[in-house]
Amino acid sequence: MPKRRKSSAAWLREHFSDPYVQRAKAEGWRSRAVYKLEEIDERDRLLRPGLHLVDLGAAPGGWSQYAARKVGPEGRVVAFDLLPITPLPGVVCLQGDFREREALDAVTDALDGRAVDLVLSDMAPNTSGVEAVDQIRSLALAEAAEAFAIHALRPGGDFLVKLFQGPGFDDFVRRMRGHFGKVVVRKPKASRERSPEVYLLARNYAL
Ligand SMILES: C[S@@+](CC[C@H](N)C(=O)[O-])C[C@H]1O[C@@H](n2cnc3c(N)ncnc32)[C@H](O)[C@@H]1O
Repeated sequence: MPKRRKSSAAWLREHFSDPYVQRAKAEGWRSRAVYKLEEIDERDRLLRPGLHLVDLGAAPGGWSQYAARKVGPEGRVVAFDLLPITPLPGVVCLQGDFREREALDAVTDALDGRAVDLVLSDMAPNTSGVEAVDQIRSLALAEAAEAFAIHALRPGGDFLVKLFQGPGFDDFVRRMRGHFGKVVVRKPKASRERSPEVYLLARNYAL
């Protein structure tokens, strides 16, 4: 039998009683996801003033909000999502499906053709309720982000991508090790224990 996820009602109950959701609301962040990026950033020193970065799967905008504060006025944040993103100071917000060719063109235009220092991808599929299906969809999104990172990063640049553990995961990590100087797996505290998601941090892109 395929493994099924929680019902919508159970998910909503869990969501609203989640301490990270409550904290994000109190602190003015757009999503609880911000605490995942914050933890990785504090541990790995990922974001710094002046960086040019792309945030894929950015809605509602917690990561972009955090990134824009860290890179400051000399930096640039381009946020991309299937869903509209309410405008954020210091962030160029774009909408579309990242698996389509036009998405690449729109992001490349927003960067004025400049190579980027960092690609973030928190893209996640709409959950089907069937873990194996969600895992395959998550891998396809991670692969689209990987193709973009390889196309857009400057040598020495970094890539942080969400991935569900399961078939294809080890191959993905192996490929990353071929392109980047260092690859580590992170599971931040704000990432639910039962969720198969982890973050792959690939540093020092080598052409
Ligand atoms: C977990 S949410 C991202 C949360 C975000 N990092 C934040 O801090 O607010 C995942 C996002 O991936 C987006 N997404 C899924 N498939 C996509 C695709 N094909 N192209 C662009 N965005 C996609 C979803 O619309 C969703 O907003």
